Amino acid sequence: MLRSCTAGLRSLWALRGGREGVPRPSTDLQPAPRLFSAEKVIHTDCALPNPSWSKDLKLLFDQFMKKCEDGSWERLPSYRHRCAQISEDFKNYFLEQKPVKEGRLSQVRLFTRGFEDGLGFEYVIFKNNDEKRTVCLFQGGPYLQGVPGFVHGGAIAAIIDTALALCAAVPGKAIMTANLNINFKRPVPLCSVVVINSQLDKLEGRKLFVSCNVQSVDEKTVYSEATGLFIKLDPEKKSF
Ligand SMILES: CCCCCCCCCCCCCCCC(=O)SCCNC(=O)CCNC(=O)[C@H](O)C(C)(C)COP(=O)(O)OP(=O)(O)OC[C@H]1O[C@@H](n2cnc3c(N)ncnc32)[C@H](O)[C@@H]1OP(=O)(O)O
Repeated sequence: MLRSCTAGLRSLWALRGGREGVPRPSTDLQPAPRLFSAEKVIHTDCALPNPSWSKDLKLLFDQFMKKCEDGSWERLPSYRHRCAQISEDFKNYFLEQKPVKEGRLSQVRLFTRGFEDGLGFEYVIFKNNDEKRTVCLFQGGPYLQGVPGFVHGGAIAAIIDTALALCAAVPGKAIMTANLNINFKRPVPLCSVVVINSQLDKLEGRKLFVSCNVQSVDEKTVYSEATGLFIKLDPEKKSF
């Protein structure tokens, strides 16, 4: 099963040119319009179905898109390259940090979007603001292998960090992970789909306490449980 999944993804990638900037095949939803910056970076919303998505992932995606219709849930768009507004939010806090050289800016990618379609992290996050929770639908591709046939623990940590961060995120405020605690209870099969349910448990000054579990689609298997502490950066400190 794993071999066929990998082979399928390889041919898919080859068909598509295997390069950044190769257009995604059309989906019933139109991705956000592409914007070309001075560095010729293409901004495409990656949190939309592509041909590497399994039937399970597409089915769950459709179910959550339905939940978005009454406004209780929203799908969070996600981009491979830096997002100007988010960069602005963070820039003010890291005054002493050397900027990435102009020539390399177009190479900068969000870690969890750093692979071509289907090979690494395929995910979409839905947020329910009233209930202060998010659901992340995640399919770990063949480049994320750790123990043969299973997703690397570091990759699981990365997607958990991302899901928790977006659960804790406050619009216009910069936050960072201060603590991440994960119990890995069962290995996650490569190319399978898992559901990460996150919630904001407590807000205490600048500290946001969040937790999540990683479950199988049928909810019968709990793969991991995690807690996270995110800190709103202090505008008074300005640099770290
Ligand atoms: C982030 C997403 C944004 C959304 C955008 C969307 C973009 C698309 C999605 C991308 C999603 C990617 C998500 C990746 C998120 C990362 O991976 S971030 C990278 C990993 N994290 C880091 O590198 C952080 C490194 N640490 C630091 O820079 C600093 O320690 C921090 C976290 C900013 C805190 O520094 P500080 O503001 O000086 O805080 P400080 O005054 O020391 O402490 C404040 C309070 O927190 C407590 N505290 C601080 N650290 C700890 C700790 N480790 N344990 C317990 N308590 C602690 C203190 O005790 C204190 O408590 P009180 O005394 O107020 O009760």
